[in-house]
Amino acid sequence: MNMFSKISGHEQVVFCNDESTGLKAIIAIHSTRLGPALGGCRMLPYASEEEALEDVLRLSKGMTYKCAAADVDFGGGKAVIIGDPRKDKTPELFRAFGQFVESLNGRFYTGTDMGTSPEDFVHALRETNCIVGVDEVYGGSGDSSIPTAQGVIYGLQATNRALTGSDDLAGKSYSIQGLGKVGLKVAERLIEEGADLYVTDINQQAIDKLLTKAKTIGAGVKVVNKEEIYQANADIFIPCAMGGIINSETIEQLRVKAVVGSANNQLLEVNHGQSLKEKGILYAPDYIVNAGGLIQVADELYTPNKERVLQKTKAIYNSLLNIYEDAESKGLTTIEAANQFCENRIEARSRRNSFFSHMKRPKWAVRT
Ligand SMILES: NC(=O)C1=CN([C@@H]2O[C@H](COP(=O)(O)OP(=O)(O)OC[C@H]3O[C@@H](n4cnc5c(N)ncnc54)[C@H](O)[C@@H]3O)[C@@H](O)[C@H]2O)C=CC1
Ligand SMILES: O=C(O)CCC(=O)C(=O)O
Repeated sequence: MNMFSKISGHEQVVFCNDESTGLKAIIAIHSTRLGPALGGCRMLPYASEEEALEDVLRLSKGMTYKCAAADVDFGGGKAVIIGDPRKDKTPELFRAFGQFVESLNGRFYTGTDMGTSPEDFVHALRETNCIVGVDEVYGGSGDSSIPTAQGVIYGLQATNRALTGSDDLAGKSYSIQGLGKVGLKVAERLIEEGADLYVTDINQQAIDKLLTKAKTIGAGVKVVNKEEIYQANADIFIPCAMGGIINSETIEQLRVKAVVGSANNQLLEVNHGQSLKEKGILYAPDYIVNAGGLIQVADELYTPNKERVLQKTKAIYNSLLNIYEDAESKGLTTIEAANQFCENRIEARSRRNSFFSHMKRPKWAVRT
């Protein structure tokens, strides 16, 4: 494999191998032009090392755009740990991971993502200060899926406005893929508002949690299997599980008017944005909609404050409407308009900061 062409566009990729704990991790720093790289750490039993590398490269690039769009002074990075989160986690493994993060000397900050929890990072925090999103008792900002879910709700309101002229969430139907930390919170809010839902999850416990709540308020929730979710006759599809789910096969099946969800990297390829547009489906770029968690962990710079985070998360509503308008007026897809907006912002700002180094920006001690 030609490694440098593979990582083209990224500043740095670090392979972390600690034989005593079994840690195999990859940290990808896509860009530090706006500040040190920030992004969560996934733990998944990847089928191959190539698949893990592919995932971390795509995710870290997405973080650069997400940071630019959310207007936070961080750049894009991400980490993946190759392993089964149900079997392979140990405190030592996360401490070893923390030591590798520390070795980057402030160029990379990290926290939870799929397969990892704030508790895991309490172990990493013993080795490095470059950890965000742990619980309040450890000096962090706590559960970042709360602002992420709130951001999805703002995204849904903005999309309803674009489609119907009204923000109203009620009286509409939504199909939700994944009822985990984010999806469940979004689903609960929607049924409280009087919406009808189609939902799916591969974990029955997650479905049961929603059904219990739905029963108490008499809400309409239809559970479908994981393949049927794409054909649900809903107004808006809300992907809150894995990436790559918008592709030629699923676009064919979609009957919704819009796609607005938290999952990272929803489009398998950027040209699937064009296919959605051709089918008349409005696409809310994922990294605009799901920035609430990032906004919260980035806000730890100023010591955690939930009220301020929710205020900042509100900006997702206007950002999304601006992107819809920009795309319409320039004849672009919404993902092209969002990417263009972010690239212009990075270019304009990075004239002051071509790359991050700890010596140059010493204020970046998130937790002192
Ligand atoms: N938690 C956060 O603050 C943020 C999350 N995201 C993204 O949002 C998505 C969801 O994140 P979380 O809720 O935190 O993850 P999670 O791991 O808590 O929930 C994911 C849910 O999806 C379900 N699932 C997995 N495969 C499925 C399938 N094939 N069909 C249906 N359901 C399936 C899982 O059983 C689980 O309940 C991920 O892509 C994540 O990267 C993005 C930004 C921030
Ligand atoms: O939660 C974090 O640590 C940073 C945010 C992030 O990784 C994401 O938005 O995907």
